[in-house]
Amino acid sequence: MLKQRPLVIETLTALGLILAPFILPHLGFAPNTINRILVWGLFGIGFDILFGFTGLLSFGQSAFYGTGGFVAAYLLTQAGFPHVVTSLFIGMIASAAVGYLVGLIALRRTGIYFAMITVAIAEVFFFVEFNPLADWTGGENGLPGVPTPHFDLGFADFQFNTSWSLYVFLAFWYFLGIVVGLRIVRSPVGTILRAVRENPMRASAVGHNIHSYKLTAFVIAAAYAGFAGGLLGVMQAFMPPDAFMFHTSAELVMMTAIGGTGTLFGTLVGAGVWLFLQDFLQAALGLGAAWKLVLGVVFVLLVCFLRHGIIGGIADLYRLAVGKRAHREPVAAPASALTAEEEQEVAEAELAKEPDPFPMAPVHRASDGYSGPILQATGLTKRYGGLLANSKIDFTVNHGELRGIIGPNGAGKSTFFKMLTCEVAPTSGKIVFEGLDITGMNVTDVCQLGLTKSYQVNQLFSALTVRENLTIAALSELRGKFRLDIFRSLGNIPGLSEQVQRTLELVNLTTRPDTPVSELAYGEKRRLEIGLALATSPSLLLLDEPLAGMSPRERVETVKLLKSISKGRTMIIIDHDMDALFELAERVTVLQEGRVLVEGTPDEIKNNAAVQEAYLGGVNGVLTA
Ligand SMILES: Nc1ncnc2c1ncn2[C@@H]1O[C@H](COP(=O)(O)OP(=O)(O)OP(=O)(O)O)[C@@H](O)[C@H]1O
Repeated sequence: MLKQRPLVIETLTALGLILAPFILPHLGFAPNTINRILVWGLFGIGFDILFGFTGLLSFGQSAFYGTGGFVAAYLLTQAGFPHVVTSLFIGMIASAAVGYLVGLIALRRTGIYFAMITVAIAEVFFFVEFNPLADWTGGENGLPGVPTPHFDLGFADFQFNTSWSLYVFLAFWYFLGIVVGLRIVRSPVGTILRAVRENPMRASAVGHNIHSYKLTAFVIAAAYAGFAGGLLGVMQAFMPPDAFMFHTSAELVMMTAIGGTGTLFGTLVGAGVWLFLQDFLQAALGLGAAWKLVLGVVFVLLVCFLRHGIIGGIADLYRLAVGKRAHREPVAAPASALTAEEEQEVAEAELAKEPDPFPMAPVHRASDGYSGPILQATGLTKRYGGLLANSKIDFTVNHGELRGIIGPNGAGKSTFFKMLTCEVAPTSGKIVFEGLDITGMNVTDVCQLGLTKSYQVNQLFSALTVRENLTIAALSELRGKFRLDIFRSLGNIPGLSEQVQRTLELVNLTTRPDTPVSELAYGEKRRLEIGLALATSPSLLLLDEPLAGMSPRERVETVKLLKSISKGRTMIIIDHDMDALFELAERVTVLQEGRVLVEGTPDEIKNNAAVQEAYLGGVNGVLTA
């Protein structure tokens, strides 16, 4: 993960680029090889934003590399356009535009289908370049005669026509590419791209339009590819047709995998290894065509033994060396001879002795004084084939209310929540939230309106820290569902750090902000799950089994936490822990077999004969009074 350390990485990159021509030739790198590495490196910055940061594996980047390269080369060789740099930018814009159109199609699918569409589209581009457009692109001959850049400043004419002068030209663009890339991945957009990679479903559920963000990453990658393609023609004084070929895309993927994803530098490092080995195996060892075989074996070994690539391997070694590796072995809980009820009592007694981290809210608020309904569902029905999961549910919740929902397993509680948050569309019925008919809307828009939920099974951004998780959720409230602020720093978003801090306090995770989610205890993960929903500042918060899977002590703590966060909020809680729910909620709705069985105060529900019957006949045990 790139930390927010402005200018450290940029300075090191500049130093590396300055020193490279003095060091690399002594290691056996030819000047032309170093230049090719830079072009691949620039190509790879955009690809890493797409693959490493957003999790979208494209095998079609050659389409954009070729488009940018051939547009620039055509302008410079056929159209008589004299300005090299302007041509490079025109090629880049053409690639970005093509990337936008291709992205609209390819991003309709995910995973392997997305990857396959990109392969198919790249093949179409290759065919078009070789056949219908051969008069413009030179077909299999490519476009020779691409001029080298020169800048006449009046007092001096800078020519970039030797290998090392071209190195200066390419290094300048690579450096600029890294500076821009770092700005992008450190921006709110970069943060949301990581959220899309980690858990696209939750990213959209906390209010981000993930399709637009994926398209943004796709266009950025195409733009980088287009500019790098133009540089390839300039570097070689010839635009080769193989820029459009599938093996270009495949090499890009392999180089990035070798170097390491999610760092922006992976392709540069991977290209260094790849091209060095290629030269070494072919020329020094005289392997001829067999070099590909050896390189293939090296690739497999590197990917198998360095799962995060060379950069990831070096980072792991560094952490080991400085002893920062955060190995937190899970501490086994001592075996207990107590029953669950006894454990709960002990936990309650222990907690009563401790200072209360959550100022207590009144357990039951008066149900009068509400300012009308915040949510009304009428006739809500969900049918899965022959199964009626929810049937004609009428349900109203008022502003400021804390409603509980109980029901035996399979009663349709989660399905009901999914319909309320528009995760699944009802078969029939209507949902009105804050006076607006939201039936048929999507989960992102509904979250933006102020209605969201925490999930029964944790839906977190596992590779990210607690703070990053909450930042992702808070960004949706502060920036809306989509904003193209790719050069804005996270620190420049008013209210963001305060909102994250507030949420950390609400869910009692202030001591763990920089801990990766994967290292949290289960109870902490459950609290973060609630925190993700809270950080979007919902006006109606739904909690689906917030106490599920918790130890007795964690349950007691979480009930206190729920009381605390319910202050000034409207909440609906589903849970099987009826003692907790009766303590928390002022009204309870009981679902059975997809229908509302009864609704009332906790006391009314406890004493209701139909509810007793439903539970005594079910698997959930006896209702406690
Ligand atoms: N996507 C789906 N496709 C088909 N059937 C489904 C689907 N989701 C839920 N169901 C069915 O709908 C019924 C209600 O499920 P739901 O998860 O809403 O119940 P629940 O009350 O939340 O149960 P639990 O307390 O066990 O979580 C169940 O019979 C379930 O198998």
